[in-house]
Amino acid sequence: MREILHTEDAPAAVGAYSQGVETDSLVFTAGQIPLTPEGDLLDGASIDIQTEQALENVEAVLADAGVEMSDILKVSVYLDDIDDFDQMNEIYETFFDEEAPPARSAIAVDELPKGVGVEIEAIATK
Ligand SMILES: C=C(N)C(=O)O
Repeated sequence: MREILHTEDAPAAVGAYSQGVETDSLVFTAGQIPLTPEGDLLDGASIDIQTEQALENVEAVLADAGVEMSDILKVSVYLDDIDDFDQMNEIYETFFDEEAPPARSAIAVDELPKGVGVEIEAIATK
């Protein structure tokens, strides 16, 4: 089984990809950027705001598959500037159980789509 996720509670794709895809046992979100469900790009906002919006988008896509942030196995965080790492973490940790957060990679990249500061994707179990 491979089903495409689509929700109005997360922003539409900005390219040729689905917001998320689910299988019988797993949910994959697309990389979520700080774009509101209404289509407002928060590229000029602080990394706190950008991280919060990206994670809210991840949460909304997961909800479309009936799963929650606590079901996430692995997160990948892409930062435009590694100096934003600590600030991103401060917001990031508020979305997860302090004792059992998911596995994660955090990587600085040269550039992100639409000039944003952070992109976040997740894999969750059902
Ligand atoms: C924003 C994305 N996830 C993309 O362009 O693939």
